[in-house]
Amino acid sequence: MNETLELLLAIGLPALAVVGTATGVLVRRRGRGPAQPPAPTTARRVPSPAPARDVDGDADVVGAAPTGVDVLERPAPTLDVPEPVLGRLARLRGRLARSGSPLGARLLAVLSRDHLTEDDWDELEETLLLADVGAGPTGELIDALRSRVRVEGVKDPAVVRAILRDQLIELVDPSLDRSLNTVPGLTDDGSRQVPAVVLVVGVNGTGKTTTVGKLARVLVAEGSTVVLGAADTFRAAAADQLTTWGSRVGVHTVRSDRDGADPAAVAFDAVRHGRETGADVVLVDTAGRLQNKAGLMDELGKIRRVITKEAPLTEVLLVLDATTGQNGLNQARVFAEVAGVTGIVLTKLDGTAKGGIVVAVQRELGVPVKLVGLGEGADDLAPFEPEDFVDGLLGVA
Ligand SMILES: Nc1nc2c(ncn2[C@@H]2O[C@H](COP(=O)(O)OP(=O)(O)OP(=O)(O)O)[C@@H](O)[C@H]2O)c(=O)[nH]1
Repeated sequence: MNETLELLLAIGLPALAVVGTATGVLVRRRGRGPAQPPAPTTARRVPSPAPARDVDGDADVVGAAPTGVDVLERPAPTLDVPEPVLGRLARLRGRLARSGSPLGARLLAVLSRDHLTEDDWDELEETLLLADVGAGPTGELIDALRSRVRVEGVKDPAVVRAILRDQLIELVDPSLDRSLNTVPGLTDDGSRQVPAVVLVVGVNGTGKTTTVGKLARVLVAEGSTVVLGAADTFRAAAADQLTTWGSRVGVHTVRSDRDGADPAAVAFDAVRHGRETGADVVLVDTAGRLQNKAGLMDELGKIRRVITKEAPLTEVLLVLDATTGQNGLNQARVFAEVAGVTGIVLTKLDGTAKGGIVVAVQRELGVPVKLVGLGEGADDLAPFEPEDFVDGLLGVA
């Protein structure tokens, strides 16, 4: 990082002024811009600085245009300023509240009846099972609700809501560590930074590439320098899609110019690039694979092995589509075995009334849901927070 800072000082600091003033952290981190260029160059390859290249403050263009001539004619790319991350789920929970007939609303409707009969309790149980909460957790919740309702009564709707809220939060388990391990390390001799590496896996179409793009924005918003690795070499458009996500926030994507290239090689190059440029985090997107396709799953093992030659894998995120319910759970089991999943990203929660999958998947794998996708917008990815999630389920917009 010192090297990069020196370089920036040498070529002038206007880059810091261009990228926006959203937060001090954001600006400071982006000042390390050469670590994450949209163009495939690195800070260390930048030729000796020339004042003309500093005009637009775009460190990427400095590397891409050694003469500096066309830089003066090219407009500075406008970078997005991602939304702040703190409290995102609270801001997005209206999406949950509006998603179909929310689980919480259906539960409240039954619990608010005057005298709860056995049929009512059966209805509650069925509602939970249909929302993919899973048999074990459903039983626990019903037992807890029964005993609290007996003691505290169900006359007052506010009390009913409070009881249900408490019990749902307990079921989602606020004690789990949901932080993403994106903290860079150091080389053995302590002389250089080694990026944190996040591998993103899952079956086709669950939203992996979109999630990598959104996550890059989350990390940029938090002040990290990021490199993307387009190791989905199977779907032709995936690398372009990822490059577009990255370039919107000034993040470089390492990709192959050949369709069907070895994804492990691309992942390796991305991590190496991250190391060379002193990036904080490398996010590696992979091709969608069916959990029953042995070859593809072996390939995932190879990607893991190759990455760890360059840097430790700090997170393996499994992206699950919340609308696929029980099927998602089956996928999760296999991926957890093969890929050593450390966190779940549940996408498309905006499109399902079955939020119970959060509970089921955590129970099944013992791995926490760390992020949730609540729409197709660039900042519609939020760190998972049990209380805000439950409020969404209960229809608190
Ligand atoms: N509504 C909604 N749509 C989402 C969300 N996340 C992703 N999508 C959409 O899901 C579709 C598939 O997303 P991709 O990111 O291309 O999925 P992928 O897993 O990379 O696909 P493959 O590479 O084919 O395996 C896109 O249309 C996304 O916009 C979400 O949280 N909510």
